[in-house]
Amino acid sequence: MLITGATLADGRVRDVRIGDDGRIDAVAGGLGADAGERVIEARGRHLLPGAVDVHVHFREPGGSHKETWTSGSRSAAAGGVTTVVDQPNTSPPTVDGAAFDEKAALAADSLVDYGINGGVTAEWDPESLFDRPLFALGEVFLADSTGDMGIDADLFADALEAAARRDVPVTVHAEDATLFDEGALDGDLGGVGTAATADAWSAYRTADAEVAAVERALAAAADRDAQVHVAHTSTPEAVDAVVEARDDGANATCEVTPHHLFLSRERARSLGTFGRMNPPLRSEERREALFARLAEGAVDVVATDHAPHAVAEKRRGLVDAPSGVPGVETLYPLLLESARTGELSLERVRDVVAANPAETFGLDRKGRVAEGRDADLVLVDTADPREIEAAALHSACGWTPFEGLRGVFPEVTLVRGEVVYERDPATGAASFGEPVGRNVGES
Ligand SMILES: NC(=O)N[C@@H](CC(=O)O)C(=O)O
Ligand SMILES: [Zn+2]
Ligand SMILES: [Zn+2]
Repeated sequence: MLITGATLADGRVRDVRIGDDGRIDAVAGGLGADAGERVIEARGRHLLPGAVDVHVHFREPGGSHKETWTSGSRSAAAGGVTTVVDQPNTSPPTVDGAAFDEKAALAADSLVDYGINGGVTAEWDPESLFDRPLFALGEVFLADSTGDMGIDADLFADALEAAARRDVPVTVHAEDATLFDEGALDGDLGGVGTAATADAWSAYRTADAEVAAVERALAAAADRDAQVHVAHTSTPEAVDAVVEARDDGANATCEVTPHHLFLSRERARSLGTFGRMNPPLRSEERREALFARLAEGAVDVVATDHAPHAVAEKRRGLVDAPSGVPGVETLYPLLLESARTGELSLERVRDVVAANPAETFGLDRKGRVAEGRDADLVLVDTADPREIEAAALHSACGWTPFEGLRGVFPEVTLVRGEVVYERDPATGAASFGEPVGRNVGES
């Protein structure tokens, strides 16, 4: 296949040839089409590396009414995400070899490449788990979230040691439940229904609880020479702590989600209980500071923590609704819209969604439009935003916290040279390819 006249993130206009092995053969000017070669004419559009979303919850096994590998990976493909990494809080939790194998069999339905993380609970079996092609250990829950997999400091230390011995990175959900403000959930929270706001949830799971847990996790990892990736940092203070640890020689990176970048306590009042997630939304002031760190380069990775729940579940009232919001399909679109309006450079967007996550987790075939890399590619008209609406998205959960915001959506998504998603620019009609996804932990 030949893609002609595409603009790359750095502004160069190039032709890109994809070999039969699904890798990029050449990035050059003036490549002529071979006889019988499929040509995609890309003039006026951008060709970007497919996003590597290192934090999704696709819910199988055990939660297929929220999402399946088919629906989740379609949502990924339509959003320009070509590799996803699934988290272990499924049912059964992915804490031993047998659970890993069960999930890997289901992931064969994926349209996009995937990694499978292993989890840590009192019942975990490191021997059989590390025997499998794991992507990373994590997210290791230092406080309870969906799945109630919170663990104590001793078990976390054991997990860091076990992972460091095998050169496996550890991703961590860092909140300290002893610093939550129980009083914030007293009183009238608005009862069942969307009238309740998630603001009390933000008051309950305090910013201090995150910052303290992040600092402790960084120190524990550094003491054991473990590679640590802090998931969904929601505060500028936590990002600064990671930067500081790295300056001190630690192998540490941080991740920020689109919901903490584009939503805040003030902005999300109309979301009701649909705005409840862990860690929760913060003040508009903190959101702006977090976004500034993204723009200036302090944030390593933007990943979604795509955590779909059914509408009926989210309507249960603030205390009983599960935590989490979907996001895999709107990651690239929201950031590309920020690039369109000039808040972020296109290269910065490319780096935080593709190049940096690939590099952080050692995926040397992913994350870049360059010779020899997998042809995981996204073709997009970066000047053509649309309004985000849940009805046009593909997650099985059927809602989005970003309803009404603008996003710049892909036209074509390729995984190792295969078209997995195509949108007719005239009608908007979407079509999907076959499940070609492979486990990136295998190689
Ligand atoms: N973020 C969330 O609020 N929920 C996640 C779990 C998690 O990442 O903590 C989920 O799986 O639902
Ligand atoms: Zn988490
Ligand atoms: Zn998560």
